[in-house]
Amino acid sequence: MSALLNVQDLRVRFRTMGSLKALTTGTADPFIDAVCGVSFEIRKGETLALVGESGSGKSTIARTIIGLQPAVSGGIRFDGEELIGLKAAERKSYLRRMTMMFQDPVGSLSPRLTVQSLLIEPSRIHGVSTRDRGAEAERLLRMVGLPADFGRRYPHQLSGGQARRVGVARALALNPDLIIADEPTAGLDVSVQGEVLNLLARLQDELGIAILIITHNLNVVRHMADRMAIMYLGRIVEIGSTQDIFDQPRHPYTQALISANPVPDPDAVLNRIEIKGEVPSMLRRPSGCEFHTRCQYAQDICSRVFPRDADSSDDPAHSFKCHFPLKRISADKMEDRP
Ligand SMILES: Nc1ncnc2c1ncn2[C@@H]1O[C@H](COP(=O)(O)OP(=O)(O)OP(=O)(O)O)[C@@H](O)[C@H]1O
Repeated sequence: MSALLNVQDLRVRFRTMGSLKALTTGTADPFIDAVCGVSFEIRKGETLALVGESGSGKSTIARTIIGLQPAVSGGIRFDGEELIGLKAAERKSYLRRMTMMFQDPVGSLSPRLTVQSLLIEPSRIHGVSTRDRGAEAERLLRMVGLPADFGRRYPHQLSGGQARRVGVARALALNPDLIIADEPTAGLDVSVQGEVLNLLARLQDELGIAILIITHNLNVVRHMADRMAIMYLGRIVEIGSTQDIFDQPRHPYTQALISANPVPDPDAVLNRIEIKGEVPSMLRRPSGCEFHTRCQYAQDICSRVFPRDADSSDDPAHSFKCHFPLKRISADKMEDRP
């Protein structure tokens, strides 16, 4: 399958609040590098999850892909076309083909517009004519399993799950090739979370849409994603197929995240690995491997030398940045693993 989206060595930098003071006193770096050389691709119809703790740079990557945030350097190719450097008007035709579902389902919908107007808005913004607005809104509502009369409601009259469905319907308005879903289940009850994820999975199957899911919820990842990328301090520290990473995490950070994730199986043996300490500030990045300050396996070299990307000998698509990756266990020995 060919790549629909190819992100290469992407870097995004923010000026910090204290930057003026820092510039005059020379006390600290006035910038933070929120995204540091991130590369990944998403193939047509595939789901990739970007996973990581709060502040690891996930949303910044999404906002940069859709042009809300400039990149310092790197590339974002969509269907073979480099988007960075394109003029806004040229970029617009590509942006039609990727839509973003924002984190806050009700807050991201304008409170003064009816659901029908909200569903027609993307077509209006992109100059796509819709002869019968009512019929178009009904079509989109039907796709997400909501009755036609929801078109007359306002966002505050929707439950959390209904607002998410409207968000999905709105994302579908322009027949996108890629949906970027930022925490698609945040704030929803577990049963409603399942409904929203099933809806996304069904639409993906039917329409062949690729999805970039941004989340810190590993159950969402396990349920939805073909591949996953784990982020720490603005870098991808491990990327590979979801199944492989859950079965055989190679980076100690991934291992700890997975071990801390509540598993639905009551018989599962929980060997929870605590990650010590706090996430370091992006203003004061640790030297060498940036995870070494919290890593239970860290050795001397880890604090001195930045680890290069390594990959699994039997799967080059599974790569990780670690001097001492966890050992791969052969399939027949997996059952004996503690
Ligand atoms: N507009 C901004 N100005 C300055 N710093 C910012 C801005 N937006 C994000 N940051 C910083 O960039 C870093 C990455 O933030 P980002 O929101 O991308 O992380 P995230 O992984 O999506 O977190 P969350 O899961 O909480 O949304 C954080 O340190 C954040 O404080």
